[in-house]
Amino acid sequence: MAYICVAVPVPLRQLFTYTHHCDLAAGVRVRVPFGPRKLVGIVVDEPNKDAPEIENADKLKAIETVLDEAPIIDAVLLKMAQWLWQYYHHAPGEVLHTMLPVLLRKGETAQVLPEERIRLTETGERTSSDELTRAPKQKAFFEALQKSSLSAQQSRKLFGSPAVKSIIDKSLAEVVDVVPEVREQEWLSTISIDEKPIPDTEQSVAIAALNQQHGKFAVSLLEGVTGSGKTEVYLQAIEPLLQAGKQILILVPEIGLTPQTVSRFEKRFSIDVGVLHSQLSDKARLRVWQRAKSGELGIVIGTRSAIFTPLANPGMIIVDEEHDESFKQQDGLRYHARDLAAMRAKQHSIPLLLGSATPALESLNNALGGRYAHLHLTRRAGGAQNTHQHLLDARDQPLHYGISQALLTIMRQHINAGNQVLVFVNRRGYAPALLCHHCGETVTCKRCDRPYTVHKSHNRLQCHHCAGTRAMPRQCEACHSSSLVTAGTGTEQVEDGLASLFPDVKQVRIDSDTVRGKDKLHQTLGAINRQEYQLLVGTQILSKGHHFPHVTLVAVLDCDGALFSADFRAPEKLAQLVTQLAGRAGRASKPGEMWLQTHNPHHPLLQDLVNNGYGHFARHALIERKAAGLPPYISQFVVRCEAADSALAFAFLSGSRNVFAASNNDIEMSGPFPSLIEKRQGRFRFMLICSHNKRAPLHGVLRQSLPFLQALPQATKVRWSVDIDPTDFS
Ligand SMILES: Nc1ncnc2c1ncn2[C@@H]1O[C@H](COP(=O)(O)OP(=O)(O)OP(=O)(O)O)[C@@H](O)[C@H]1O
Ligand SMILES: [Zn+2]
Repeated sequence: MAYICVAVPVPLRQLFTYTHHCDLAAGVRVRVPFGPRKLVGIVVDEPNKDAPEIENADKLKAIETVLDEAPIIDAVLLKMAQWLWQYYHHAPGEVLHTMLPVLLRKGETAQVLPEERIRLTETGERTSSDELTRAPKQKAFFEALQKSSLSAQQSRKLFGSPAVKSIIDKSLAEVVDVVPEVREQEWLSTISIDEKPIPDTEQSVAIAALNQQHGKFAVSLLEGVTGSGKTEVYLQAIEPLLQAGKQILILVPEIGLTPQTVSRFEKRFSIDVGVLHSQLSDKARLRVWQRAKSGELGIVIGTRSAIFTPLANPGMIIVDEEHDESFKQQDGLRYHARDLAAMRAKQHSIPLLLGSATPALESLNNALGGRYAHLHLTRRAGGAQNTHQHLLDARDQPLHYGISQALLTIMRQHINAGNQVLVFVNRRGYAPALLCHHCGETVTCKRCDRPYTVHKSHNRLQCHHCAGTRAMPRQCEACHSSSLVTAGTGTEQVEDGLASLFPDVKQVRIDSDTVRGKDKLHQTLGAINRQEYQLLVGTQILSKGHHFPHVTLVAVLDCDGALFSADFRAPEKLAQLVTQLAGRAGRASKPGEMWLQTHNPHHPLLQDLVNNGYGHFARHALIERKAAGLPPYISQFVVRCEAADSALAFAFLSGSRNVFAASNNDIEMSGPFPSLIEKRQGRFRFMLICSHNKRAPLHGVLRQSLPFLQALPQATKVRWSVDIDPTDFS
């Protein structure tokens, strides 16, 4: 009889012991009884500290089924799982489940299943393609089959369903179920290097530095201004690795994963690229996971959770736009994919490359402190010039739909010159509030205590915190006056306004209301680059990594709110946003400019950004963070708590504070205080921030205290969670 340690997917910070007639390898899935349920757990090596004494062995339950013959999680990923549950103080079973594709979590087989392939029949073998000259599509398909069988799905995609059906109906070919062969390093048979630009001096230096790092753990920060050719550096740096049969894992932000990004890698190397994003079907996700694991894919590109993709022959990990907030998971297991990438690269002894025009202060600090290699691209590639940035004083200016006359004039000049203008608005919808002109009362969402956003296209109000909607009221609920007016400007209103101000100009609005789904965004981006529109109005979506060769003016309407935020990261986020927005202009041969309209033209942050650029701002911001004792110079965690009864949530965090203080009175604590969004969906939200200048004691306190937090009288009546290295205080 063997005692097997299993991570079971339940929200408990412990492992469980089961019995089995023989020992099992770590990384194998097992189905186990857990209370009245049967759950899919994963065998781990960790000696089970919470295991009952072996005298109680007769009380242990037995493993019901072993689901895998061989481990489906390799040693490096298991080690990463262990690090995750220790570092983030999270339940081990949930950590391992987060790391697996959904189908494997559910206990489906990890084996590659047969897929439909089309091959020639005996008749087909004896037939000449000349007989099909009158049907060119069928002929092409038939000739392809003469070379080798093809997957049914791919055949339909390449030659069209009618042609495929005709060939099958003529009994020239048949559909058979075949288990695809595993061909490790399959890409080596097709790889060829497409035409590529000659790297400039700075790019060459970066590529040469990266070439020195093969087979070693090293982290590099590639700090390159927008349009400086960072992607070109990635392409040339991974070339020798791919040719040596090594796999490359590339993480990109949610919105950055467009077909353009993927095709740039496919086109350069003529190889199949594995793509992982949130909208993929479970089946497709599992297939990429399998192909990466067996070493069939040379390149895998994905969003945050792609960091868990198994790799047979890893060569390098790249995190593009490494500052992007989407790399931090904001619920459940709140991991940061950039930190995990470093941890994973170290385990594999491979290099990690972080790239951004606006590096996160954490990364920049590591680079400046010599822990990361620091690579620079200071000029735009291919002769494009840097964007000129200007502030536009909006004080006392009459505003038309939120836009000053001066800005309208500049916009007209760019449009008349045959160029495109990008207008950034920080809110979607028509207006961020509806208020009573008579008594001043605002129409608010009762569940969140926040003003509703007016959405004119649906003629409804929507709460942007809980997504709740309601009909547009006819009169004020407080005074019954019928004169309700909108306050502030959102994308919808700017779009309306520009349509009347520039009636001759074609415009497109891009926000999460107009581009749902990756395909719609892709189509719109394509139409923009074909110059079907001259005016682009949109939110943050427009700032992320897109290449707009015809945009020469970026107009930023209003970001003054962020200048006075209580969040210490707000200036960093604003500086990144503004710099990335500016980076969309003048990316090709035509010079570009950005105008930022503000009521605070003398604000030091805006002045610094516009005059000295992000690099200067960021180095200065680091000095301020150090002086103020803020991350990255100290470590933090936050305990969040929410409840319908605010006193209960507050009491839980006060109790937590006492527990921490009793454990170590060196820990600095602030709170409990209300979160930036105090109420959401009818629940009051509070937090307690804990800091220390050293990570180890801080984590030690948390480890010791968690059982006591769980035992607090309110613990089961509130929702609470711990966030390590928090980045978002909303
Ligand atoms: N050495 C080079 N010579 C000529 N053109 C280049 C060179 N390097 C890059 N380019 C071109 O310059 C443009 C910008 O390059 P790239 O997309 O790699 O920049 P980036 O730094 O990744 O951009 P961003 O971060 O702003 O999205 C592309 O069209 C690219 O093909
Ligand atoms: Zn709401």
